[in-house]
Amino acid sequence: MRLKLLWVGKTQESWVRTGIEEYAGRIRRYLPLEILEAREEKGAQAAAMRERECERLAKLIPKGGRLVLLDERGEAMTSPELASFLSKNRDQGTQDLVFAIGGAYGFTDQFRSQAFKSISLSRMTLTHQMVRVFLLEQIYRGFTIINCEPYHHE
Ligand SMILES: C[S@@+](CC[C@H](N)C(=O)[O-])C[C@H]1O[C@@H](n2cnc3c(N)ncnc32)[C@H](O)[C@@H]1O
Repeated sequence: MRLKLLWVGKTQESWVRTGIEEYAGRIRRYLPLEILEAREEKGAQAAAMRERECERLAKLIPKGGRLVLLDERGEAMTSPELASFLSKNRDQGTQDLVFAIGGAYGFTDQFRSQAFKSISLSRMTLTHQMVRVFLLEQIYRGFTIINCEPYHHE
């Protein structure tokens, strides 16, 4: 299985980039991980920005990729539940597990309808930049749980 993380726009803050590099490096000990950035839309109405950004995200999904959205209205999961989702996908032979984080205005309904699953990290709205680090840390935590490594404590 390969992991792909899709998001909108460059990572602005250096301290967020440091977190991304740290956890992406840790995840790559377990499986290939690719991070793909869709161009951020600027200067349009919110609905048009959302629409264009989602079109760009959709183009980055590999054929047959299983799309998982990060969405505050998604399913709340524990870290062991995320670990189990990752291991099930690996064992079922999912080739590309694709996590997508929306831009500042989120996802269109059309893009949402393509998703296999939507995951919420919290009921609060988080910045689309910081979600990158939180998601990567949870995926890393998931692999330490799968491999019974001493990182996650119940
Ligand atoms: C600023 S939020 C977008 C808010 C937008 N109003 C909406 O309703 O989706 C930008 C992106 O960050 C991610 N995000 C923000 N908070 C989240 C949360 N609590 N759980 C999961 N993803 C979240 C989602 O991918 C979202 O599309």
